[in-house]
Amino acid sequence: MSLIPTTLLIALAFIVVSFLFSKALRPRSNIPRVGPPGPFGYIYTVFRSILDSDGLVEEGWNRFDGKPFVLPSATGEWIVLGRPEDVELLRRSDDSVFNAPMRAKQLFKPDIMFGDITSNPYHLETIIRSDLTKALKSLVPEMLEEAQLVIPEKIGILDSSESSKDSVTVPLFETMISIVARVSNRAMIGAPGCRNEKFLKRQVSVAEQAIPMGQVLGWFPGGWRKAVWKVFSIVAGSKDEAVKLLTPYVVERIKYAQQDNPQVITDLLLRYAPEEDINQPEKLTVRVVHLNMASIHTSSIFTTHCLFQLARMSPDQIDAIRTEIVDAIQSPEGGRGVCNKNAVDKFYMLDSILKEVGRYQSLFAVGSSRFVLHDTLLSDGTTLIPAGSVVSLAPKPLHKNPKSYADPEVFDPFRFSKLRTRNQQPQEEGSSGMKNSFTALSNDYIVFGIGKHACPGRFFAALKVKVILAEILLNYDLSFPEGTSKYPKPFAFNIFTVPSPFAKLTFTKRKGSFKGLSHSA
Ligand code: HEM
Repeated sequence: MSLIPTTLLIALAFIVVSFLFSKALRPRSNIPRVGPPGPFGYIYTVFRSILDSDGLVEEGWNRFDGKPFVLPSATGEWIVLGRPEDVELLRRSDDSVFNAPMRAKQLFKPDIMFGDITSNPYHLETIIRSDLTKALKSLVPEMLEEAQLVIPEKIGILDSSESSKDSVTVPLFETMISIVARVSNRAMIGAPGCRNEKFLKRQVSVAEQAIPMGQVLGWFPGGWRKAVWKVFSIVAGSKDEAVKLLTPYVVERIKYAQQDNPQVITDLLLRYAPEEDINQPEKLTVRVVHLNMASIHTSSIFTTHCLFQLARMSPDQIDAIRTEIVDAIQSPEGGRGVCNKNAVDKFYMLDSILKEVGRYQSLFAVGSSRFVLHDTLLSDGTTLIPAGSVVSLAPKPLHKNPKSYADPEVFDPFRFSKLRTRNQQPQEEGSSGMKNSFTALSNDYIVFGIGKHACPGRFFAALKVKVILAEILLNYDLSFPEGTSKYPKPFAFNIFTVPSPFAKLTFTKRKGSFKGLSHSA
């Protein structure tokens, strides 16, 4: 029997087993399930969830009037919560009841795909949570320089080439992935490593495969997963080649590890790496490849959605954004002529568009999922969440809640910048600048998750995406190619939604005297 039908048969068998297992769990709770009743309704819902989890969440939310419900999926059952009080419950909890690391292991299978990186996850902790955020200032000039090199190259409009066109149409998501991968890696490993095209290609495909494969592996019984992954790696390539290509650059950084001013994220990593990993640099490199995976796709999704939205805006709106960027760079409390972190922190309109993209687009049907270790009652005092189940938050009801957002169905690019007080630094705790910034966490905005396990890379991601977007905006006009939709339909797989891989955007070189952003004084 060929591989695909066998895979589907095993998956189907596993789904049926999950159904029987879930039957054993559910009688202990009074939580209803979305989808038609009975075993066939269950199997139908599981298959529907592969391409339309978002629709199922919306259906469940309306049918059960905002109360918790069960979403069966090909990766098991999710108890879906979407009321701010439920977000608060998860936000306050530590891992003793609602456990995030156990759930991340279940969902993404890092140990199968990357080896043992979770028993000592040093690359995910202090480094990203505090050291990286402190080092962001010094990474801005590096990222800007790389953006200036890679954007014209990947879009295909080179100033130096006589044959270069002024206007080019490109598949946007793919182009943004390659740009973001280069800029991210300039921060991660530095130059020239970030320009090794063979490595970048492999890294991007690792990132593309890892999330869906984590979910596909979940269709197989536990004992089969390593073997299935091995077969898949032989057929489609694995992280090993990316690790091999990147290791020489990681080794190069070892001598800089203890310096006072780390230049790249790998330098930070080396400070925490155990001796064993320093002696076997491939082990270190796996961590860099894993971090890249968390970083590249998420940031590319935001960059792409933002550019689609920018292409829909009026020339006056675009002029206002460009003026704000230039003013922030020139202002004495901003960059004083240089595009540094202080200046980027004052790109309020771009920040607002990013936050609105996160609010408006459903980038995941359910998120911030946690494995439940003990029977727990929800704040209503009656709904039992049984131990062994998985809870998750649905962004749509929270992000489209009219009590939290005026006209929630409208995409308002400046929704959040209008709420901010000018000249207030985003870092000022409790200020309107802080609360309405892209990276702020709240119970009605869960793009970066919540509580103890909220995304620690969000400050790095926001800075990187804003640097790329500012560089594009100041150099190019954006438009949709003739005859194409101005709202390209995103593509959904299991719980995640990505921008359409086929949608294109036209970049036209701006005429005039603009010479590019300065990254040094
Ligand atoms: C726009 C880009 C990004 C988005 C939308 C995003 C979103 C998320 C979300 C939703 C979570 C789960 C939070 C939860 O469970 O409550 C998460 C976790 C995480 N993210 Fe991000 N992320 C982004 C960029 C990055 C980058 C650039 C890095 C690394 C440099 C990163 C590293 C991580 C790590 C390490 C975790 C796990 C945290 C933990 O479990 O304690 N992310 N991210």
